[in-house]
Amino acid sequence: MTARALRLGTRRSKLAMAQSGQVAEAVRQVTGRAVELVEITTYGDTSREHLAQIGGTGVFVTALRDALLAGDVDFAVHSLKDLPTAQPEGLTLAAVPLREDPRDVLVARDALKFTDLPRGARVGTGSPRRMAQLNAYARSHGLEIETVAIRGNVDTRIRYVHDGELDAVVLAAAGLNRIGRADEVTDFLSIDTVLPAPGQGALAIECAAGNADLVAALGELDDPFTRAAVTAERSLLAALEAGCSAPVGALADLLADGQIVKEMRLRGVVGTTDGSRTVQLSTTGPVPETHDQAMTLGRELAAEMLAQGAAGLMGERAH
Ligand SMILES: NCc1[nH]cc(CCC(=O)O)c1CC(=O)O
Repeated sequence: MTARALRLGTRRSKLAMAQSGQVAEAVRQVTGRAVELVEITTYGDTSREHLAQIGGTGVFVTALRDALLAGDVDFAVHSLKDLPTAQPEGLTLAAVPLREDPRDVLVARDALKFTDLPRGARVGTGSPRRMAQLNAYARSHGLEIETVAIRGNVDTRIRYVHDGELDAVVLAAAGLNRIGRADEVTDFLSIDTVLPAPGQGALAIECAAGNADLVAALGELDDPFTRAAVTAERSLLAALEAGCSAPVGALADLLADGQIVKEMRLRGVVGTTDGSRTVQLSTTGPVPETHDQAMTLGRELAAEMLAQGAAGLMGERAH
């Protein structure tokens, strides 16, 4: 008897469909099973309000998780950066596949680079994290830009630039790559200028914790280094007690000596959205071999950042 198709619950957005389609293909290959996409509409897809106003973290995730818990679908694919740091009872992250490019990028008119933006340039982003870091860089480098709060899917954001309403928008490289619009990028923002959101560029494949066979099968797609890195980043975020719309950037990467991986480095930043104050620190440690070790790396950096006043910089919301 052939096993029935695995049902992959997905949002309808172009980005969600692209990443679900890519994971579906990978799951077909490792399991030999058919995978069927089941579209699920979330409140976040229909609401026109700002994310921050409708409750911050995880609004896009809830409907998918409800479908998983109800047994309507077998697994779901999330952008890891959009996942709340608390793992709900009954569900598990069966795999965190190899991370895409974690950087933020600029999509600007006239192929402009960030540092060549003219005085008064209007730069769109819905993210307090991006605003804080773009404005902090601008202040310290004599750039005069105006960050403008925008919302909408990736296509909508790029259209602001093509329509001439904004000079540039800032987006994640990974999202553009996944929907096949990487050619729109006019500048890759250095990690030293803008730290990405915790988990940016990574996906999470989630299923019922009790379905041991499926957990094991999906686990074939796990990349342990990506998982350790995003675990440390999300631990930092959680220990700062900040949500996904908070102005927190974090990136963990591996420090290698030639081919030999030596250590994991974790960098973190928080700042006020106007960029007037930031706390940015980094730490290095042995490459985590367990979940707890990765969590500890994040918690320790968070403690140092809090000791330097990080908490006082996170009260703001985008508007
Ligand atoms: N907040 C929206 C969102 N969630 C995930 C991505 C794509 C990047 C990723 O998977 O990390 C994006 C778009 C963006 O930030 O430009």
